[in-house]
Amino acid sequence: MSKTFTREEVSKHKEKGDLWIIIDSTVYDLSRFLTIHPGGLAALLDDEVAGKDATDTFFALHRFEVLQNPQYVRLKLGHIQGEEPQMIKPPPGSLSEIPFAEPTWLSKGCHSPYYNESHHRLQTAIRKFTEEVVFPDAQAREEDGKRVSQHIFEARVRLNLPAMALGPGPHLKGLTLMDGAVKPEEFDCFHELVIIQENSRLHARGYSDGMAMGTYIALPAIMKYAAPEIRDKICREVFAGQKFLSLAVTEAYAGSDVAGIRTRATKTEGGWIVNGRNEQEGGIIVLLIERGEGIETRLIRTSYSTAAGTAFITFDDVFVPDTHVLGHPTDGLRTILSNFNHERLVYPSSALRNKISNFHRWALACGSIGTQRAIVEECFK
Ligand code: HEM
Repeated sequence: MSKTFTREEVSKHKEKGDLWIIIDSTVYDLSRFLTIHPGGLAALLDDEVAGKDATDTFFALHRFEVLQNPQYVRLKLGHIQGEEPQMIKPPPGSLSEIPFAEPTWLSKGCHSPYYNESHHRLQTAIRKFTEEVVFPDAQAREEDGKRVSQHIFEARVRLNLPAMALGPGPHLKGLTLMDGAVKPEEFDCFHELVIIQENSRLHARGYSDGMAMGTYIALPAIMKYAAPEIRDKICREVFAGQKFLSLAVTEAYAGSDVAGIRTRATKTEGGWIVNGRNEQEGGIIVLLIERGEGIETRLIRTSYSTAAGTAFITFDDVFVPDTHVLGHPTDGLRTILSNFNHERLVYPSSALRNKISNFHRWALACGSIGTQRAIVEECFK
């Protein structure tokens, strides 16, 4: 039971070193918070605020979520006798009631032929998982810039989220997806859309990239071009959370101009020697390089959170066997560009494949729409 106070008692604490206020029937002690309040000290010492009920003033300037933040929950002293909070946090997994926050297929009275019961089940399960399990870690890591916590990787593996992130295809066969919310054989591109868009609700762009982006952009080339035994081994390890991938196509000289990279692979007996310093000559080769001798990585501080894990990789005389060449050794640009188009695996029918490959950068489009909805929702709040 939290402590109870009368409004009269609260009104006695209205000075700089002894400051209480009431928000939504809850009493907060702001005596020590005063000097670090982002909105300044004067706002809190105002005659209409100090020792008073500041509910309306507070909600005119802050979102409800501010009070849910653990660092501010600690400011709670108790509540006003005989009163109940009016602002209730919706249970995890709920749909938002903010206008335009949800897509039309989740809005009451709307029907879309693209979504069936399994999409609804998956959406509910992912939202609940995102809000309850991932969101707190996402906010903390986005703030401290550290790597996604191990328990999140493990939880994602248990639900087979890394495999689902790669979209529909034979790699899902035999897996239990999101505790059975969707069957592997019914998983389609709209299930993938659901996963991507729910992710936008984390409000943690760097963290989201750190959670899965390396796999998402690097694994398709392996799934499409690697020899079956290598492909199956890597997929198994990645889907089990034992291996992480990154796509190394950006250089200091080339930016994101893939055709301009200078890292060089020189043919040798049974494979290739990779060095990251020489001038580029000839065509582009795409190589699957396992971490080992001659490879060093270090974190890059980008303009977003280092939780993304963006890293600088150096290659010094790294031997890569011929078995690890993805696609044709001189036609790597095609390999890597097909990857970018998210044109991966064998879709069940050629008609569907053609339809899908029109969705260039499917994931980016889905993510961008999800993020725009999240922005509209935040602005409304
Ligand atoms: C428990 C009490 C309070 C907490 C934890 C708190 C926390 C915060 C935080 C975290 C911000 C940064 C913006 C945001 O994240 O929304 C902020 C901004 C602000 N707060 Fe508070 N605040 C409290 C009470 C109040 C009260 C009673 C007032 C009364 C006027 C106030 C006035 C402001 C103002 C003017 C801003 C700046 C708004 C802006 O930049 O748009 N705060 N507060």
